[in-house]
Amino acid sequence: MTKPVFIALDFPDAQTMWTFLDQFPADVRPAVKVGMELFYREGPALVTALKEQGFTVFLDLKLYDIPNTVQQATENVARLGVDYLTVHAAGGVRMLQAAKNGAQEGADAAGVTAPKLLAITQLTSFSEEEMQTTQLVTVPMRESVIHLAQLAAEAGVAGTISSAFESSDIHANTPAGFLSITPGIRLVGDAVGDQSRVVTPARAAEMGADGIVVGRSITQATDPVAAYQLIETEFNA
Ligand SMILES: O=c1ccn([C@@H]2O[C@H](COP(=O)(O)O)[C@@H](O)[C@H]2O)c(=O)[nH]1
Repeated sequence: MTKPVFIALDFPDAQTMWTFLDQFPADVRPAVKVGMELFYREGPALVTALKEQGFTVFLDLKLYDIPNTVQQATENVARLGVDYLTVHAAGGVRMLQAAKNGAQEGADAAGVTAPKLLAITQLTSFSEEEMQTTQLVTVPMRESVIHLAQLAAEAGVAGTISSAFESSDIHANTPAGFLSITPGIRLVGDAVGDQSRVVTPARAAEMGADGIVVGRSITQATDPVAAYQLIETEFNA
């Protein structure tokens, strides 16, 4: 089965986003990720429009709050019919279970399929050292990610977000079918920017990623469609 490459639509507004997507031929319908930048500007209407156009939509809102608030928020998001939604694993098992309940309730109320919930473990912008000093922990990155992935699996969510460096550890420590979706993807020679734990699409596949999220290596490429097709081929080779 083809594993998804989600294009991170990190654009300032809907017009810029549609201009970008219009470059793709009708028979190339990439899966897309809508993050905070675009969602806070355009709101739910943008998500509805993308769904109406047939896109698989990953809404990356990284929910993190007390369980009741996350449950109500997730219920409202699920009504939009999004395919994936992020929550923070650090919110703990009760918060993650509340998110799952909210997602199911919202989906049932709207007659749509509930989104797959993906729990953020450690952001790919963190190096091990920055994670340790920021969070006052001494454990290695892989141990922290495994711990958070196990909390996510215990809560019954669909998978995690981490770098591909942790994908095989996540698979070894969670039930079969638990997803490891990985941002922090760059083609050889691309600027790393604010990311720290970065791999190529081919390495991500070798390391066991079930899907990748790619922003600037596609959106800032001279030929975004060619970059997307190259990454998709490399990841699924
Ligand atoms: O740990 C994380 C979680 C989310 N992201 C998001 O993925 C994209 C990556 O964009 P690039 O331009 O490919 O760096 C972006 O939308 C982030 O918000 C992440 O990078 N790391």
